[in-house]
Amino acid sequence: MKRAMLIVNPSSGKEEALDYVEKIEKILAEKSYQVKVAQTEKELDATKYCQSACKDEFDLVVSMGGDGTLNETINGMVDQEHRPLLAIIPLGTVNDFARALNIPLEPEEAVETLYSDQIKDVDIGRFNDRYFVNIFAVGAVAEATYEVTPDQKTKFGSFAYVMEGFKTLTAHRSYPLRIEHDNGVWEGDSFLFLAALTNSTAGFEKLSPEAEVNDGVLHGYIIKQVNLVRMATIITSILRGNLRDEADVEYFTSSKIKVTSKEELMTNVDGEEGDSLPVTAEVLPSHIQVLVP
Ligand SMILES: Nc1ncnc2c1ncn2[C@@H]1O[C@H](COP(=O)(O)OP(=O)(O)OP(=O)(O)O)[C@@H](O)[C@H]1O
Repeated sequence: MKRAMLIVNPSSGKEEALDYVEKIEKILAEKSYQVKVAQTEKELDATKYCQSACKDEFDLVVSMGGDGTLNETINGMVDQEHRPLLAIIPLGTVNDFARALNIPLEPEEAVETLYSDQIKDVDIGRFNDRYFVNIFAVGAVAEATYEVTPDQKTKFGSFAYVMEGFKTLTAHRSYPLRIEHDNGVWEGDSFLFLAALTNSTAGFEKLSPEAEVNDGVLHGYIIKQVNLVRMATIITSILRGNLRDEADVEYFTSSKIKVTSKEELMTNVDGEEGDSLPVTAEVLPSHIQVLVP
């Protein structure tokens, strides 16, 4: 008999994860799975549960929560020898990774994915000694995300970050960055550096349209120092999906990226606070398998 672990965060999003447990147990029983339910209570529980699912050679892990829960779950399997198939029931506020994989954002519909036999290989990013699935950012916006209140987030979703980010962008100066990638080195003043693994990041489905979940590279966008008027056009191109074509944006792809600065600078990794510079990021190509519709 196959074995599945449900990693459930009852506090995610609208606090409805537990409502779907029974239905999922039923579907998985039909598919001959023996199901274990692991309910998270605090930070890193999802990582711990997923690690034990890997060690016990479970066949499937279902992440039932938001991007935070998913990220913790993935961090629990990335460096394990046996990595179970991953299914995602998006129950958070943003759910970037589910968007990138075309997993329905309605939990009712996402549950149906468990009937699917479609499996997709997905790249994972390593960022110093942790892992990420969507994006890391260096600069003013990266710092701005910590100023978003849970209330704003619930009300505006990812847009809260954007508003907060643009507020800071216009108030802050740029930073001296040195960015090493597969084809060279960029050095200069930048407002923001983004490196994306998928096309759906920070709730924008068009921020990095050229990124595919299994293309084996990071997509880097260096937004150079510009005045306010130019910044407005850059923001427009982020919304339109042609950021890479902007004159003040340097675009590149790379399997490995190293970012350093003369200044103390924070980073943001998949929406959470990351290490301050220097950082090294690298792609682990097609490292996990995800169940998709
Ligand atoms: N029972 C719990 N009560 C409160 N917090 C929890 C519990 N279990 C886990 N957590 C923490 O909640 C964090 C946030 O969860 P998650 O990202 O799934 O939800 P969210 O913040 O509502 O969604 P999103 O990230 O999409 O906004 C997790 O990273 C985890 O550390």
